[in-house]
Amino acid sequence: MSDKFESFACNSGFSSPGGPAAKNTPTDPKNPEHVALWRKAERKRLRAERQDLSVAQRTEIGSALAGHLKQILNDRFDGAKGMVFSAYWPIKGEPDLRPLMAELHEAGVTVALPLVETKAAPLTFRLWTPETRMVRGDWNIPVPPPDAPVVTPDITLAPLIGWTTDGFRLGYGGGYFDRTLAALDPKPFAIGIGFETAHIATIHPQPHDIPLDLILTETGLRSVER
Ligand SMILES: Nc1nc2c(c(=O)[nH]1)N(C=O)[C@@H](CNc1ccc(C(=O)N[C@@H](CCC(=O)O)C(=O)O)cc1)CN2
Ligand SMILES: Nc1ncnc2c1ncn2[C@@H]1O[C@H](COP(=O)(O)OP(=O)(O)OP(=O)(O)O)[C@@H](O)[C@H]1O
Repeated sequence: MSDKFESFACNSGFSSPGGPAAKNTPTDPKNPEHVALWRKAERKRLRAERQDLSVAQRTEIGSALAGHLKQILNDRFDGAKGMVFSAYWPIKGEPDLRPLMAELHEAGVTVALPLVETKAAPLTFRLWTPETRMVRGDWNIPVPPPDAPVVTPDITLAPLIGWTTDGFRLGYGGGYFDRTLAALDPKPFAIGIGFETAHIATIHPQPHDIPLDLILTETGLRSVER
C-alpha cells in the first residue's frame, strides 16, 4: 500500500462503513474546517448509537445520573439550596432528569432552563417550576414562557453527545454552551451529562472550546477539572 493511499484511508473525516469514526482523525486536526466536518460525523455516529437504548435502559441511566448528581450537589454545594441550578428539557434521546428537577425545586433549589433567544449568542436562562407552562422555543425545544424570570445559573448542566476524559464536550454544534461559559462572569460550575458509551478520545479542541468542571455519566464521575 502506498503512503498516499494509507494516509487517505486513515484520515477520512467520515466514519467508514465498518468502523467507528472515533478511530479516525480529521484530515488536518489544526484546520478548523476539517475539525468541524469530523465533529459532524462524530455527532451523527454517537446520536445514532444512543437511539439503540431501550426504554428500561434509559430509565435506569436517568435514575443513576440523578443519584450521582444529588451526591455532587450535597458534597460540593451543601445541597445547592438557594442556588440557581440550570438543567435541560430532554430532547433527542438525552438522559431525562426531569424528576430530579422537581425534587430539587421541592428542596429549595432555584431550577432554571436554557433558551436560545438569539442565534449564535450566549444562552438565556429562565426560571422553571413544576407549574411552568412550557412553550416551544428554538429547535422546537420546550422552554419556559417569555414571562418567566431570567436568572443566572450558579451551576449548569450541559447535556452532551460526546465527552472526553479531559472534560471536553461535543454538543449539537451550535456552540451555545461555549459562548455562554465564555460570557458569564463568574462562570457557572458546569457539569456535563451524558452516556458512558459516548466517550471519545478527543474532540480536537479548538480555541473556543471550554472544558467542563465535571463530566458525569451513569457510571459516576468520569472527568474532574484539574
Ligand atoms: N435539551 C437541550 N436543551 C438545550 C440544549 C441542549 O443541548 N439540550 N442546548 C445546548 O446548547 C441549547 C440548544 N442548542 C442548540 C444547538 C444547536 C442548534 C442548531 O440549530 N443546530 C444546527 C446545526 C449547527 C451546526 O452544525 O452548525 C442544526 O442542527 O441545524 C440549536 C440549538 C439550549 N437548550
Ligand atoms: N465563544 C465563542 N464565540 C464565538 N463563536 C463560538 C464560540 N464558541 C463556539 N463558537 C462557534 O460555534 C461553532 C460550534 O461549536 P462547537 O462545535 O464547539 O459546538 P458544540 O459545543 O457541539 O454545540 P452546543 O454547545 O450548542 O451544543 C464553532 O464553529 C464556533 O465557530
